[in-house]
Amino acid sequence: MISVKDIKVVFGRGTPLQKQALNGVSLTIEQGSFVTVIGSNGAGKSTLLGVLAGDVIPSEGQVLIGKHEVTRKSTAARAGLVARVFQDPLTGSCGALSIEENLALAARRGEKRGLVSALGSKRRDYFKERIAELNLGLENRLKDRMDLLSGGQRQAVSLVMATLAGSEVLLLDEHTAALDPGMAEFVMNLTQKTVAERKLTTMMVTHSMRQALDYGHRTIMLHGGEIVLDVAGDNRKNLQVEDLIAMFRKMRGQTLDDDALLIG
Ligand SMILES: Nc1ncnc2c1ncn2[C@@H]1O[C@H](COP(=O)(O)OP(=O)(O)OP(=O)(O)O)[C@@H](O)[C@H]1O
Repeated sequence: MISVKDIKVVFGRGTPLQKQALNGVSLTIEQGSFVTVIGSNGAGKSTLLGVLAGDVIPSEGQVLIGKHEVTRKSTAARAGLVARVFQDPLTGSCGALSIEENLALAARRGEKRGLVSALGSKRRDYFKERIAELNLGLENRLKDRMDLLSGGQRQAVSLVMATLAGSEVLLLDEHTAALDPGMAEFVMNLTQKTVAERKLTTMMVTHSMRQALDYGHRTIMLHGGEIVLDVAGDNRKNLQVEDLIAMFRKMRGQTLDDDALLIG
């Protein structure tokens, strides 16, 4: 379960560049619920994920993950509670380490022990099994450096990594945006399966209105650091991509340059 109460974030306070990125965001997400997050550039989407991950400490408000009050806890201190997959496949894993070393590090998130004890033969077998489930043939390449993988392969491995420490919250920050359409679909199907099997409480930021409505149980739209739309159930089922685009237009007070970007 995630609960954020009246979160405010101000960047560059007292400077000419001062920016209120979140302006009183409150949200409760039940355990196992999958929420898609949309909003135009600068709406506050990544800041909200940052507040949950611990990269951004809010100036006001409270963040609960499960029973844990984590508002002022560092990223490292909440590493065992929250896993995150980024847009850039190079972020979130270490290119110079092998696939299995990355998996070992991910399994130890939130713990203090080192890599050596993390790679016993039982662990190796388990990692091999988990990677084989991807059906990408990567189980035979566990000793390959992570940076030899394609972007899509790397995102698939990142999703496996996100599940290894037993975190109950999964944050996805446009994690398919840099992939070709085929690989994006593969990673989205894997995401859906992972979230459902492990009952992960999930927030996925996307610029694709199609994805926002096709995946998950609930959709929120941010604008100017506030939640301006929060739909689930039948209200969401009845929403079309065109409806969301119309809302974007209304919020921005202008015509979108390229609707195709949002529909894709
Ligand atoms: N570290 C920072 N320092 C200063 N300003 C920041 C910082 N991070 C974000 N901002 C500003 O806060 C606002 C919200 O940014 P955020 O990245 O959360 O938006 P977003 O909805 O994720 O946008 P995008 O879709 O472009 O990724 C923007 O105006 C941004 O420029």
